[in-house]
Amino acid sequence: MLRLTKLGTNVVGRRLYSVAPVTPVNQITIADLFAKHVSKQPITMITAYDYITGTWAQAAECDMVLVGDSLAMCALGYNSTTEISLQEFKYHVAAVCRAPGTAFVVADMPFGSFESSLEKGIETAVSLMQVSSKVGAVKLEVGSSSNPNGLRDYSLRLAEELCSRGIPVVGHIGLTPQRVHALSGYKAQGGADARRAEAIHRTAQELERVGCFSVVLECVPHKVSETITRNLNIPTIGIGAGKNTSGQVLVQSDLLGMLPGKLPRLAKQYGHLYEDSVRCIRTYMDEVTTGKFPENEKHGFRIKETVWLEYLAKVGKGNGDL
Ligand SMILES: Nc1nc(=O)c2c([nH]1)NC[C@@H]1CN(c3ccc(C(=O)N[C@@H](CCC(=O)O)C(=O)O)cc3)CN21
Ligand SMILES: CC(C)C(=O)C(=O)O
Ligand SMILES: [Mg+2]
Repeated sequence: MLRLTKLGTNVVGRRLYSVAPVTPVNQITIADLFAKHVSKQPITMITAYDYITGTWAQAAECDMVLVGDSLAMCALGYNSTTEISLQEFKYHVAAVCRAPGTAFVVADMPFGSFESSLEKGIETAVSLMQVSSKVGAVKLEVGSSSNPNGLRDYSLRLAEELCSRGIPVVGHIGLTPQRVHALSGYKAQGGADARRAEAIHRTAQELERVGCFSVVLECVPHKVSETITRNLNIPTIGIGAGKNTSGQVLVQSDLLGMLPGKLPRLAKQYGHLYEDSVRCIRTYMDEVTTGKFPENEKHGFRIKETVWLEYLAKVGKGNGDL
């Protein structure tokens, strides 16, 4: 963001300005999000995958925009979020960040971009923050061991390392889609086993302890997410976690009905962009076929009469029927 400062006028009366970069002061900050949380106003978050969906989310004035790795499935047609590369993902982060607006932007840490070492994870997080000054935080899927004596989850350690380096982190627990195989499918978590529910709860507390400023709870029973929310100071953002979290997040393509097919139970469809789009494209095709579109006067361009005559004299009118 640039600010023009008026410096005066030069000898020929032209106004002079200095162009100074300023911090994007009107972006929503972590402090703003906390203020909402403390005053019990629900925080709104939605995913965005490109410049168009970013512009829509920003125009709606969502508090937070998540460049979610669900874009692998919802914008790129992959079968799983594990298939997208960091390079592909960053291209989308950059596009979303070009959309104007004040939302707090969070970028997912994609599968394969952080697991091999803490160093690699730190490098990935730094590189995501460097895609744009608009990226305010990264989000990291974190596992919950149901064995209280088990190894501390690697992602929890990485979350701690990132926070200690001043990189804001949103933890993501419950159904963590990057671990779909470890979890034996896209299933709700913690509803069938008290140890598992406790493990998710403890992981949320650990994430707060290591410095995460928020936690996403995906597909956990609403009674568990409510209890977790009451036991934390940081805001929880739910998806399939009931109404008593500090905020909600939804996949934009689900919300708007951009694709055909059944939505996961956790989603609500507010629009029918898929049907609307196909209908619009069909109407366009019909109009081209019937000659209704384009209209020469409305969508075309004129040629000056003298130029037209001169041009005709050069090429002749032609006798083809097209
Ligand atoms: N379109 C879409 N929306 C999402 O929210 C989403 C994605 N894709 N892809 C990445 C992850 C995967 N997510 C998913 C995927 C499937 C279910 C699902 O099928 N759930 C079952 C309930 C499972 C159970 O019985 O515990 C369902 O009936 O919807 C849930 C979340 C959430 N994310
Ligand atoms: C569903 C949200 C939480 C997410 O991680 C994503 O969209 O990738
Ligand atoms: Mg994700």
